[in-house]
Amino acid sequence: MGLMDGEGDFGKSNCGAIPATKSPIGNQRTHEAVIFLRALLLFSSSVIFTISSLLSPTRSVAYEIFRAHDVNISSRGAVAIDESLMFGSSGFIYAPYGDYWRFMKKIIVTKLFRPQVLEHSRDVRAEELQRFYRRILDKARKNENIEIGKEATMLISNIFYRMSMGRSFSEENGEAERVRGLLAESYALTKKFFFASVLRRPLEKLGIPLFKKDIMGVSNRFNELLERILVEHKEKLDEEHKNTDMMDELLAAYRDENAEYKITRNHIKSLFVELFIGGTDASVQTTQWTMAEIINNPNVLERLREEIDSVVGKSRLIQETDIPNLTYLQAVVKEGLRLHPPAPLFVRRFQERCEIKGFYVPEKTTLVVNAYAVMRDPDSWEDPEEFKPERFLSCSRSEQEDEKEQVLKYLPFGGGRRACPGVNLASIFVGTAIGLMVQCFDWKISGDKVNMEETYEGMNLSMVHPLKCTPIPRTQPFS
Ligand code: HEM
Repeated sequence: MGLMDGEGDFGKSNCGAIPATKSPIGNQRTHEAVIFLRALLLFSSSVIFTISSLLSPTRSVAYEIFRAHDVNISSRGAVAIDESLMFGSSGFIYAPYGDYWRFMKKIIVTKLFRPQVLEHSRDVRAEELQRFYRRILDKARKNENIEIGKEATMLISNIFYRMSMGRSFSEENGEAERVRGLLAESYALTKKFFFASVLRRPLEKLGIPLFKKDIMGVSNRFNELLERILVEHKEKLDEEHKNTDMMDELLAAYRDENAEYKITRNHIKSLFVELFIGGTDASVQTTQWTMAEIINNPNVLERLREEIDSVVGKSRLIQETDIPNLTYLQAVVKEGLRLHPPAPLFVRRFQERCEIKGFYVPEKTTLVVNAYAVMRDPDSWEDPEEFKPERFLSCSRSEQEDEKEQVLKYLPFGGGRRACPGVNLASIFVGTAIGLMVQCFDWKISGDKVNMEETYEGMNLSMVHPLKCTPIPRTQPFS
């Protein structure tokens, strides 16, 4: 964990968070400091801020911060481009902890992603999984290789679009192409924007704009698409009076005269843009990394296949309702997320000054949690660099291990109030995609091992060499 100053001159070793003995609480410094929950293993060369001091990188720091300071760190404090649907002031992900965030979080948790609610859209996901299977089978028959990330993007974005809008992308009028193009541009901008938000003040001082023109271009195109879909839904709701998809649920909240918070059309559109971009890419990266680990670890592949063959068999395609019975599959996905968290760093801000482990932290201090490092900490994990899904099987975990401690050393979805609300959906996306690829195909790669070189270009941890492999059918084709 490092403490660093966001306003000091680059390269100087001045201090943002100060040992409490030297600078007691009550000191009015408003320096923006950045706390890392571990040394910056991944991108120390990319960050220009000065690291002033390093503390011991134990999970107890994470434990203390999330236990005692969760409300205090429940805002992100990122920069906003007011009128934009991405990173704008109507967004949810960067919304300050307050009335709007609480209202929207309640809708997300109770109306959009609750397991019982997800059951309603199960058929949509089953159909898209079939289409995913057929696309891979087609490539297998032609002996062509596939890029796992691209196939997973197609699967997950199709599902997400149908769940949110109640219909597929329209392939005829070029809508599908436009949406996929928008997604690709958004990922690229998101990467740049993460650093821009951390480096906001120095960049502004240097007069460097924060990609505003590019962001507004993408935002305007999303706006056009979503406005059309909102109108379609409004007309449908007026006729049928029933909520069948995520857009309907949000429109109902928008029209509710007695709602605790009056949301706007921009709130709805911003949420969709954020969920679409954030949820899809993180799930795609996890699918790709986990599949790469499975290919590199034949013993894991064998055990996973035995489990799937015995629970699901070879006469039907795996379904999401099988996942609760596939404990090893769940452990494999968890281990993939531990070693390759798609969001290895997440940002928060201390709203008020406080003291942590004897260090004085001024108000407005930025906190960057390095989940990647926490999840490879040798003090918390045995053989931390090894891919060992068995560690997540309950019989191999110490009975005495405090559940809370377990939670706070495993942070792929963040922690506390601002933790990811998409966990259930992400587990379905990744679990079914991985399960299907293992159940139905053998995988040929060029060379002996998949190259696991990582790149961290902003928000997401991705593969330098995207995983390409050739599928070989191992089951009779399913209709
Ligand atoms: C494997 C897939 C995913 C991973 C690893 C992941 C990880 C994360 C992380 C680390 C955060 C920040 C948490 C924090 O600050 O403590 C986050 C926030 C968030 N995620 Fe996910 N996510 C995934 C998939 C999804 C999906 C599928 C959705 C929804 C479609 C989603 C929606 C969100 C939202 C809305 C937030 C912001 C929460 C807030 O600020 O209150 N995520 N996610």
